[in-house]
Amino acid sequence: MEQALQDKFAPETRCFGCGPSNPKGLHIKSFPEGDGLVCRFTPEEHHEGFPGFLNGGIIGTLFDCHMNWTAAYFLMKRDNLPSPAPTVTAEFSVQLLKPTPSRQELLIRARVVEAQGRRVKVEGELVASGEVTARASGTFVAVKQGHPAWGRW
Ligand SMILES: CCCCC/C=C\C/C=C\C/C=C\C/C=C\CCCC(=O)SCCNC(=O)CCNC(=O)[C@H](O)C(C)(C)COP(=O)(O)OP(=O)(O)OC[C@H]1O[C@@H](n2cnc3c(N)ncnc32)[C@H](O)[C@@H]1OP(=O)(O)O
Repeated sequence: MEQALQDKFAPETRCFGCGPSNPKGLHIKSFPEGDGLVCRFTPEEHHEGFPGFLNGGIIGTLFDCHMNWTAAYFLMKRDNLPSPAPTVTAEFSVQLLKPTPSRQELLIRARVVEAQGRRVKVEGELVASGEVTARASGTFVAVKQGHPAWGRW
């Protein structure tokens, strides 16, 4: 299988949600598919909010990182960059529609819905056994040189 974007472009990073090098992180893996990115994630018991169901903050982190990579990868393609653009989360919101089962593989899909300059809007959905249990949208901004995040991935 093709390498995940995180492993290919940012193997040393320590972001809690997506950094391959964080021993206590979630290690999400994002792959281009169709008009966006997909991520498959199987939670562990310590990610639960109540028995058998996923904690809402963990759901937020899954969306945050996966949508961020969706924006970064979009800008890489659009602007012909050698690697994904260094984007940070400016804002995001999550709708928790139904309890999300935690003892199975989950699918997170995300795609860009609007982009202008350094600012990219992304929407995402979380699917468990074919059912959408949460939706999210967010704005991600590519930072400029001098920003504390610049070069820190
Ligand atoms: C350097 C080489 C790196 C190589 C990288 C290689 C590989 C790595 C690849 C990719 C990495 C990808 C993903 C990484 C994954 C996860 C990272 C973890 C995610 C996080 O955990 S990250 C931490 C939490 N995150 C923050 O810590 C952000 C704090 N914040 C700020 O750092 C600033 O606030 C910032 C930068 C957001 C904006 O500041 P700024 O000065 O750059 O930009 P400015 O204000 O000019 O806005 C420009 C346009 O964004 C719009 N805009 C601004 N803010 C908005 C908001 N809040 N809501 C809606 N729209 C907003 C404006 O309205 C304008 O839009 P318009 O141009 O259309 O008017």
